[in-house]
Amino acid sequence: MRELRPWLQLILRRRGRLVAGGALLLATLISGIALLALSGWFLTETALVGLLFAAGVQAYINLYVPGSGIRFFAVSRTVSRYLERLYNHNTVLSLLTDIRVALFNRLAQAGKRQRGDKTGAQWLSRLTADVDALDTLYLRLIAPTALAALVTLMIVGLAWLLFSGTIALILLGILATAFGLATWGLYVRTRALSGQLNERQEQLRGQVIEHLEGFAELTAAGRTGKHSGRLMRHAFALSQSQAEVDARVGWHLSVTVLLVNLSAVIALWAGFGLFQQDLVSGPVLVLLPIALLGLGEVYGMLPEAFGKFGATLAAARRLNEDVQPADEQPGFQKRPAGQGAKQSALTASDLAVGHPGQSSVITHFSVAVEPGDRLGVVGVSGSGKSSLADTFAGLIDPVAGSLESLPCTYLTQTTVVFDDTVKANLLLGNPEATDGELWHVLELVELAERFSREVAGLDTWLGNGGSRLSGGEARRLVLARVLLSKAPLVILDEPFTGVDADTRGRIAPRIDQWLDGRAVISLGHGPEALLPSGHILHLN
Ligand SMILES: Nc1ncnc2c1ncn2[C@@H]1O[C@H](COP(=O)(O)OP(=O)(O)OP(=O)(O)O)[C@@H](O)[C@H]1O
Repeated sequence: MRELRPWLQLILRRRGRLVAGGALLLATLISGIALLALSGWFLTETALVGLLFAAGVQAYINLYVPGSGIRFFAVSRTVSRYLERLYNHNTVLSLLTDIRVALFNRLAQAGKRQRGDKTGAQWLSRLTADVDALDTLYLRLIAPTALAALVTLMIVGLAWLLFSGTIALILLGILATAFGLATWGLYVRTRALSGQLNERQEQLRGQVIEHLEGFAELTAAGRTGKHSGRLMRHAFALSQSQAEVDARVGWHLSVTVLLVNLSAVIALWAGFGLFQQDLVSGPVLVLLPIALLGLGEVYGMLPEAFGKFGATLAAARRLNEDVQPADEQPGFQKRPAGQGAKQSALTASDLAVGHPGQSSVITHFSVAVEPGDRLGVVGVSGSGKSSLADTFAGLIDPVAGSLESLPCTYLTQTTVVFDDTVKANLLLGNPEATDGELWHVLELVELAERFSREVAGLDTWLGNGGSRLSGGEARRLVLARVLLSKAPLVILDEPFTGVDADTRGRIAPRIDQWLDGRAVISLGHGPEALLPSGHILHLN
């Protein structure tokens, strides 16, 4: 259960709300049980009085007190149920906010390596299915379990008072067995299977996304049928596991309800014995069994939650492992603060660059880049340019050596355009930029005319991943985004991918002039792919 600790601590920050919500749940449950018990008592009382009347015996019955009690509990049950739903759902949404915010904060601090380790489908799963498993922890699991235990003790106490200690202990034994079967027993029987379900669902979701994204390639290769057949087999296996978990939940639910009903029958049977000895009255005799039947409502909620408890624990474990802040990662070393480089924009000495589990791509790399410098880094495909740029930008940590730099802006090799407007995409580079500045950088990369032709201008929507732009246009747009930043160091990895030679020849000198006074490191396959550079390093 250690995996739940950080999330429970988060949930417990809203202690007041949890207690108030629990009290409302208790009020609803007690109203329901009291309504049943009092109605049973009242019906029996009126039936007995009716029999006495029929036998010609004079009898007395107070219709008003129990009648108003029944009305009171009927109303209090409805009102408290309504308030409980309203309040507890609000609580769950607040908890969801807390969990998401905590998660996003941790994710934002996580290193690039950690984020890059997972596919989009896996992150989607973390942020949806795994978070959902945690946000209902209180309402589905903690509150009903605490409530079931509390109300069981109250009813057993009632049995002690109205009937006898022995009967109370027998009822406690049966109810404790039902409680154990619906909670711990079911958890133990489903934890492994249920723990794997989310993971397998996540895998299947990833495979379906991959299938859809690669549909054109699969069709061209004539592999669509085979590929979708494999997906269907995985989906079938998954639904079988789900059915197995559901079957176990079903069994435990039946036995639990059976035991609760058995306790009601035993209470009735024991009550008859006491009635015959004149130790309890007829109406009191039915009160306890009916209250026990009412307990079935809360016991019925437990198996569903405990059948999924294995999945909840697995979700918490995954979130704990995958979304650790970077400085909690084993082996992570904080990069020296930028202020260390007083004069130089970037200084690297004896740097080794690489990826986990692989030998270093670059070793013994030393360079000093001063403000205003233009450094070019060229190398063949796979020589480590992007790994070096990632290391310069602080996205991955050096394997060895030292690195100090001023704050930088970084154009990665991948062109990332968000499904948003031109303006929103550009403002990521500098949220304070004015419309005039946005048009200016668009002019630098020769996109101003393209968007001034659009009716919406800067508010033109760019589509999923910039699908409404050509490859070269998308590249120039992200270049414009980087140009808006005021950072003293600019790192450009393959700045002109997809841009034709003529356009590149016109925009490169303009960009060079725009970045005057700032240090620029550009990386590419050859000098023509770079910004005009004073000094070029070749990677082998
Ligand atoms: N995330 C990663 N995990 C493991 N290895 C990686 C990772 N990224 C790159 N590599 C490996 O590091 C080496 C250098 O890759 P890198 O992308 O830095 O080269 P590059 O010079 O930028 O290549 P290109 O010009 O083709 O973009 C390659 O052998 C690559 O397989």
